[in-house]
Amino acid sequence: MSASSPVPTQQVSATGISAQGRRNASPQQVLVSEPTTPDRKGRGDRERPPAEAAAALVGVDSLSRPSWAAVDEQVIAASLWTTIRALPAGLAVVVRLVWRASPVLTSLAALLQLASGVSTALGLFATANVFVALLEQGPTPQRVLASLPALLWVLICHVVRALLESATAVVQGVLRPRAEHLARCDLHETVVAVELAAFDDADFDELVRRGSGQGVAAIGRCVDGGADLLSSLVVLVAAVVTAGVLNPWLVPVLSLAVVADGWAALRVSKLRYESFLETVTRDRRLSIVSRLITSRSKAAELRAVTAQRELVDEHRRVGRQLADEAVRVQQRSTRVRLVGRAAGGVGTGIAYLVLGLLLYRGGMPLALAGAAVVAMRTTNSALYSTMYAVNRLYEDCFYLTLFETLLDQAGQRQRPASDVLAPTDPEVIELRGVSYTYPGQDRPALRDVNLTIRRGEVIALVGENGSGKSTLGRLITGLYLPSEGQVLWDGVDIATVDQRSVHTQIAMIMQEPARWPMTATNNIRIGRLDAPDPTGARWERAVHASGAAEVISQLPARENTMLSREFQGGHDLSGGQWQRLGIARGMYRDAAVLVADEPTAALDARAEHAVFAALRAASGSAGECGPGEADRPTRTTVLVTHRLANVRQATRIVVLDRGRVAECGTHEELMANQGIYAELFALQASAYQHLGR
Ligand SMILES: Nc1ncnc2c1ncn2[C@@H]1O[C@H](COP(=O)(O)OP(=O)(O)OP(=O)(O)O)[C@@H](O)[C@H]1O
Repeated sequence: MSASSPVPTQQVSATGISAQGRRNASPQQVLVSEPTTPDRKGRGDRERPPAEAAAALVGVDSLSRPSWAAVDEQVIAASLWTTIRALPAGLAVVVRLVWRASPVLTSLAALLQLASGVSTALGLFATANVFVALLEQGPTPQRVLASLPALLWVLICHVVRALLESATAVVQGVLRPRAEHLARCDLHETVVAVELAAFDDADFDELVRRGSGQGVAAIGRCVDGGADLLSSLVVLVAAVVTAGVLNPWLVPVLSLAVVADGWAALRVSKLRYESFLETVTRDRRLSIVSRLITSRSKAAELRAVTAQRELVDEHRRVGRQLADEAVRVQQRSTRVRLVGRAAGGVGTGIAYLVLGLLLYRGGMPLALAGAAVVAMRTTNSALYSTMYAVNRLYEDCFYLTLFETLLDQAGQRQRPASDVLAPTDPEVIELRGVSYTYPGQDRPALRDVNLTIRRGEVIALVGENGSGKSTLGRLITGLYLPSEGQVLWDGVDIATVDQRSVHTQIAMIMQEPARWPMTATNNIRIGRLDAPDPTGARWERAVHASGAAEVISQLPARENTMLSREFQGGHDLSGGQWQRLGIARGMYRDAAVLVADEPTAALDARAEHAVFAALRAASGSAGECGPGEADRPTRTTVLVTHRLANVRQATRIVVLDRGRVAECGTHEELMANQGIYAELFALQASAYQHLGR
């Protein structure tokens, strides 16, 4: 449908299609853009109104907030005081990190901050003494001379403070990156151990992105914020003590000036975080759309489907909504700050009024007035710095919760550790009543599957698209755990054993193999980094059996060619060439259980034939990629494929239909059965017969 297709107006609300409309709309209606005249020459972009009335092209407009945001909403809903009380807990996370980074430097940083605060306090006392000496009765030269010792102290305190602050900056400069680095390491350690199924959950996926981005960044800021808070608190205590010694009334009055401004600052932080939660899903859509527009992998198809304009409009539309939201938050923040400033100004005025009254009524000698003003100003600025530090920490602690939530959720999504190891080279793999439902889905992708596979067998999984073949392959190899039922290796439920002991024994050849940004040789060796191949014999066998040798021989630097355009001088491969490397990787892994998921979908006929022959041979007898090294079969092979000509020689063929095992048997048995397999086989065979005529 073109961008100018009419939109059923009753179904389109100001922000897109209404919920009712969306339910009733056909896919074409949902995908339609705003009714504008297409500009084939690419002119007039600026004249086109932003596509505000368009429905979502990428994602949907009514994306619900991620589940982890619910926790943050509770934090937002908590009172200001409750949240401030929670600050120490947030700070504790950061203190633990910096302590782990270096206990010595952490202690040193704390000592330096304290010393710097103390030197400021001493400087303040000395300044007060200078004023006392200057405002005493007596001849001016005498007063000036009397003030010199205090003045010298002021100077010394300033110099010491400057030195201490520089030293603190150096120590903090070391601690901050180390703490961030540790946080990232913790995060990677935890996330890498997460169950594969967790990545099928979009909420978790987003949490990983936010936690590792904004969450980790907040840690660095909290290190600085915590240090600032400590030093400003020391100065504040000193200033308050000085002011309190001069006259106890000055302290509560001074607080008036700052409390209002502090409240405003904290309120603004809350507003900003509320807005972050409000826009989190739209922000995600915006970055996805931006990636689609700018990514290399989509560049060709984007141009071929001529959807550039629609995507740019989509970006403009969502971006505009986010910009509007940012303006709204900014305006509200400005109002709140204005109220805070005004109230703060009134508070400061009252403080000076009280000072005036004290002097007027003789509650304080005039000689102390100068010292009182200095103490008041210092208290004031210390209170502001403390408030500012608390405010920064307050806001950063919100983002810190993203990091903590991620660690927490990632921890929960790991398989419980087990001391039991999976049987080595399983003789029999048995699936008993296995069902599997993907996270967030209502309907199971697989239902009540019962299947027994013996070592040495080549089992072919066939069936229509979406019938559950790949899912079954991942269950057999323990990459997914069944929602119901059991997968047993030699009678041991693999859900109960150490998952690494299962995974080390499996190899997956994927339909779309990973394109590792590595050299060609490492693209294959990553298949088994933990088993040395000193002579390179395993590597040689794998590349020849898979047809990767031919690909490598054509590369500019052969096996040392960098296969990623992200690196300078990097090289890219065709889909089929990448697939050959993926097959080589699976063969190089030399595992007891091999699942090949559409391994030859992108291969030419000759390569396909060779690969299937190699896979069958590798399964039939011992040896890494070829027959003849021993008599006992070493491998169980599961082959997912739509090319039925290649499954004729499989030991057994399992036909899946909408998540259930519909048929199971040899080629001859299934042909005689005249069921789904026979129908599919006849269809494919007839296509070739017609061509042959
Ligand atoms: N990550 C996922 N999240 C939710 N549902 C999924 C996911 N992956 C697959 N499915 C659904 O599970 C069902 C089985 O998918 P599966 O990939 O196993 O099918 P398949 O038989 O391998 O398909 P094909 O032949 O197209 O590769 C399908 O209905 C699919 O939509």
